[in-house]
Formats: sequence, structure tokens, C-alpha cells
Amino acid sequence: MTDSPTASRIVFIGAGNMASAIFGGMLEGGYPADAIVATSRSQATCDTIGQRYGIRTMQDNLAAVGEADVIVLAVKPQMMRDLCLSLRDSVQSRRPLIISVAAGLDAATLDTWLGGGLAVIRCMPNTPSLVGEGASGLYANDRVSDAERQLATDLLESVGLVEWVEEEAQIEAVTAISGSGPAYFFLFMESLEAAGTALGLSPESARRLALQTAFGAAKMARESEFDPAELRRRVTSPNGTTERAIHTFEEAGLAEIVSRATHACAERARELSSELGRN
Ligand SMILES: NC(=O)C1=CN([C@@H]2O[C@H](COP(=O)(O)OP(=O)(O)OC[C@H]3O[C@@H](n4cnc5c(N)ncnc54)[C@H](O)[C@@H]3O)[C@@H](O)[C@H]2O)C=CC1
Ligand SMILES: O=C(O)[C@@H]1CCC=N1
Repeated sequence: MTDSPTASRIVFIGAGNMASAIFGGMLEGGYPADAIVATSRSQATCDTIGQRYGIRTMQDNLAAVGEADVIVLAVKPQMMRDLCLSLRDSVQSRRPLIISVAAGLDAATLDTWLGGGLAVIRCMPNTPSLVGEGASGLYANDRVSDAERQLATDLLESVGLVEWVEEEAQIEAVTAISGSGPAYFFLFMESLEAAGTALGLSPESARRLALQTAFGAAKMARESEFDPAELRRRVTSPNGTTERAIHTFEEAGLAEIVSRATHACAERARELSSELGRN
């Protein structure tokens, strides 16, 4: 399969949004294309992905898995049980490292569906992986070796930040903050763009200003010696314009809204776990 003997052969099952964000980012980071395979049930998707990324694609999961060192399970949580059962025999004979990116499905359930006794890593990535700016939370079951942990770290670090958690339940918090988090920031950008348009800017101009401001603030917050609260204070002149806006956010309960939204997200991850893990 591969012309790159040192690179682990990674098979992505389910070449959708999240898988393509990760392998797209890995390729950008220099991972050899001939060591990555992605599968999809649709031949049209296989063709599109193959052309766009230059990796091998196939519809046949079993053929792909038969040559894998690492399998990244990247289908929707609701599809995962049937997928795992279909892979069970092949996975049991080859015993690759399993990395699941599915929200709400615990490692023990996945391991059981796959026949048991496997090294399973739960990963909660996010879509900015596509541009090398992802954030992934990882949890390993006790069969994962140090070398496999390092391999997973290397793979996910090639698309962004990696945070290991020691308790599997912490993956729900990761989901609530960074897994789903890009959508919160996109929502804020949408709102800022709409507000800019309502205030008289052209939609194009409002979008450019909103996006650049989000990017600039994130870059500054990441690179600065000061924390976000201090950076916010430095924008906020006493009795100035920002103060009026921040006051409006606070009066409307922004912190409470963020808390409720992230708790609802984590709760949905727990619900998925009990809905899907029961089978
Ligand atoms: N989209 C996101 O921001 C994030 C998604 N995730 C997780 O990633 C997983 C995938 O989500 P998305 O990429 O958003 O979904 P998606 O729907 O874009 O991708 C899933 C892909 O799997 C394919 N698929 C389904 N069954 C298959 C099978 N048996 N064999 C091969 N391919 C199959 C589908 O055709 C689809 O292309 C989910 O479990 C989700 O919880 C995790 C973190 C962030
Ligand atoms: O919305 C979802 O369920 C997935 C998991 C985290 C981000 N997207």
C-alpha cells in the first residue's frame, strides 16, 4: 500500500467533514499521501476526495482495514455500531490502534463492538484541523501503549493542539469547549457580520471586518503574555465605546448563556452515550 516505509498506515473510515479536516491537515503538514487511505460508501465521494487530496480512497472498508496500522473511525455516532460489527473479524486478526472521533461513544463500548481487547483512543478533534489549527482532546484505554500514545499525539499535533485527559468523562467537557466550539465562534462571527450590516456597512465589508477581528483577537490572545481578561480591559477605555458594549453583553447574561450552552452540549454527549451504547 505504501511507499513510505516509516509512516504508519492510517485508514480513515468515513471520509466526511471531520476525517477530511484531519487528513487534509496531516497532508498540509507533510504526512505522506501514500500512507493515508479514506473510505466512503459513495463512489462519488471517493472520487472527489481522491482528486482533491491525492490519497487512496475506497468503498470497501474491509479491504482498507486489512492493511492498517491505525484505524480512525469517523462516521456519525449512530452508524458506529454497525460499522464496528462489520469490521470485527478483520480488526481482531490485525489488531491495529483504534482512534474514534465519534461524540458520545465510550472506549469500552467501541471495544466491545469490535470484539474486545483492543487499544482504543477516543479523540475529540475539531474542524479547524483542516487549516492546521485544530484542538483535540484524547483519552486512551489501558491497552494503549506509550508508543501508540505518542503516535496519536504526533498525528493529531500535525493538525493542531493536543490535550490528553486522564478521565474519559472529561472528553464530554472537551466536546463542549473545543469539539463543538468552532460553531460558537462562527455563530458569533455571523452575528457580528449581521450587526455590521445593520449598522450600515456592506455585507462584504462587515464580514471581512468581523473575520479579521476574530482572527486578530485569537492570535493576540494566544501569543500575548496577558490573559484574555486583561486584553479585554486594554480595549475597554473608561466610559468609552467598548465599555457600553461589554456592559450590554453582561446585562444580557453572556457568561450564563455560555455556561448553559456548554452544559447542554456535554449533556447531549452523555445522552448519545446512553442512547447508542445500550445496544
Ligand atoms: N464535524 C465536526 O466538527 C466534528 C465531528 N466529530 C465526530 O466525527 C464523526 C463524523 O462527523 P462528520 O465528519 O461531521 O460527519 P459526516 O457526515 O461529514 O461524515 C461521515 C461520513 O461517513 C460516511 N459513512 C457512513 N457510514 C459509513 C460506512 N459504513 N463506511 C464508510 N463511510 C461511511 C458518510 O457517508 C459520511 O461521508 C462523528 O462521529 C462526529 O461525532 C467530532 C468532532 C468534531
Ligand atoms: O455536533 C456534533 O455532534 C459533532 C461533535 C462535536 C462537533 N460536532
